[in-house]
Amino acid sequence: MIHVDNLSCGYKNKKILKNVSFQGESGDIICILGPNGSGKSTLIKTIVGLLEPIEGKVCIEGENIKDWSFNRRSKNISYIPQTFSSTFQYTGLDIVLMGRTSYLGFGSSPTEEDEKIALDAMKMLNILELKDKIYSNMSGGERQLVKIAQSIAQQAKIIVMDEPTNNLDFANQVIMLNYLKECAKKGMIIIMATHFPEQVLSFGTKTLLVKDGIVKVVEDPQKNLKDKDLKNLYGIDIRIVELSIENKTVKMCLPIY
Ligand SMILES: Nc1ncnc2c1ncn2[C@@H]1O[C@H](COP(=O)(O)OP(=O)(O)OP(=O)(O)O)[C@@H](O)[C@H]1O
Repeated sequence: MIHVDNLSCGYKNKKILKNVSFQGESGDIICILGPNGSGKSTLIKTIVGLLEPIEGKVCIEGENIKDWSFNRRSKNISYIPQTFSSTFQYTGLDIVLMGRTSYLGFGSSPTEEDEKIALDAMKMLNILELKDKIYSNMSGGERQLVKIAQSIAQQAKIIVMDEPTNNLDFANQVIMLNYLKECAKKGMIIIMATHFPEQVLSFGTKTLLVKDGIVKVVEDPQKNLKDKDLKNLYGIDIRIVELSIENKTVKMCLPIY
């Protein structure tokens, strides 16, 4: 379980968000929604430990992770940032293998087993052809898929992603979201920032609405996320509509122009 308790976060004592509290349990997909610049990435970076909380704490299984070593954090949380670049000539496989770093002894190289885990992760996302391609020469979407494979190889219990479908084509968005759903079914916790409220309505078990320094938690968004919440968040008229397709009900968000 992850427990974010009364967290305030920001930069050099410039608070961006205050009093953020929520919990994530095994199987949760927690989606963070909010306008540009509202503080989603700041919250994510604080949760994964890249920024120190100004106040409050992040606990995993009841322990404040502030003092955890890099290895311990990596075995528990995998983080996929919005952008990641590398000036080194790493191949796709090298990048995925970096997900295994926390399992390696000091100074030791990845084992055959690590390589198998990395290749399996690439196979799962159908990107084996990227294994020898130089990461810095890849397209934005290819890089994103390689980073997701890295996070699969990391085998952490909590995956934190900053706008994971950025750069992905339509099919890869669906593949990735279905993959996240499978991870949650297996008991992992997913925390992801997104600009697509429909993802929240299809996958989210909980959503965090970030605006004006405040985070509002909406449990069970399929039921409880309403037009007025989206209007308050984005400042435009948005309708949540239901469509029946092949005996399934799908919710979509339509902006009213
Ligand atoms: N390193 C930094 N130092 C100071 N302020 C920062 C820093 N990084 C971000 N900010 C500010 O913090 C605020 C929140 O930024 P953040 O990147 O968290 O927003 P976001 O919701 O993720 O935005 P987007 O949807 O555009 O990615 C913004 O006002 C931004 O300018």
